[in-house]
Amino acid sequence: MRASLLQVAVNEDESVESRRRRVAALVRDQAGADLVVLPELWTTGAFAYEGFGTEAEPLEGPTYEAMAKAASEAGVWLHAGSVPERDPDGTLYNTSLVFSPSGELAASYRKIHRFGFDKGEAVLMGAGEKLVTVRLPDTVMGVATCYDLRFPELFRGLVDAGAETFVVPAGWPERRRAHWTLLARARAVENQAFVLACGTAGTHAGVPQAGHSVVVDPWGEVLAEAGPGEEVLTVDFDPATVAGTRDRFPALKDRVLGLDRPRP
Ligand SMILES: O=C(O)CCC(=O)C(=O)O
Repeated sequence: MRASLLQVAVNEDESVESRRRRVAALVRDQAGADLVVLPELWTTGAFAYEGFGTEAEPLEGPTYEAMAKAASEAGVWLHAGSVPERDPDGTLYNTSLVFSPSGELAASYRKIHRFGFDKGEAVLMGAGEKLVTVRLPDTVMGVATCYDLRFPELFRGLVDAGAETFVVPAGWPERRRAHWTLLARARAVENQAFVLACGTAGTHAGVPQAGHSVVVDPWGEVLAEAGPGEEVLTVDFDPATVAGTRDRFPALKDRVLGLDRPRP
């Protein structure tokens, strides 16, 4: 299976409209890949909080339309990263969109763990409540977004739902790049799954982005890693490695659930 991670540069000197056109062309260029992955909130930037409201779209908004078309023109599965979605009730969500090679929406995922503590996404957006998996021809994809990477129980839930390949769009900041790579490898090893983690490059809202998108195999080995700038990271991997690893080293079968916990 061939995956291309598009580590898009999100800088303020480019308009959202122009970036959307540029990214659609980049997706079209990936014809021949099986899966193309975009980062989190690449239209606005994950730290450009003011843009969440002004650039928010209904689910089937301009980014949806452009990405559905690009997926069908390239004939690829497209995890189109996430957009600031405005629900009809007015609530904003950080929503990922997944398209099939015919341009149909295969799934959407509202980010469950909102980042920012008492500001930014954590106060401006609503929280998703549903785990999402998508069956691709060769693997079952489990989706998570950026800060979700810090919450192993979410990934265990995806494994229980059959996930073999985690796709994690992000807008991870440079200052915590070491965590990004470490957590991507941890989620891969503990769940014996592939991790395809696609971040942004550039600087927006004064926050330099980490870049360094990474693909990790079920043994925790890094198969490919991008540099700091805009880049297309293409990797070939065999999804059957997941079943092989889980058979040869069946640690997931030794999980002990429902342990009594001492009171804090
Ligand atoms: O957890 C982190 O360090 C970064 C998370 C983040 O930037 C996000 O979820 O948008």
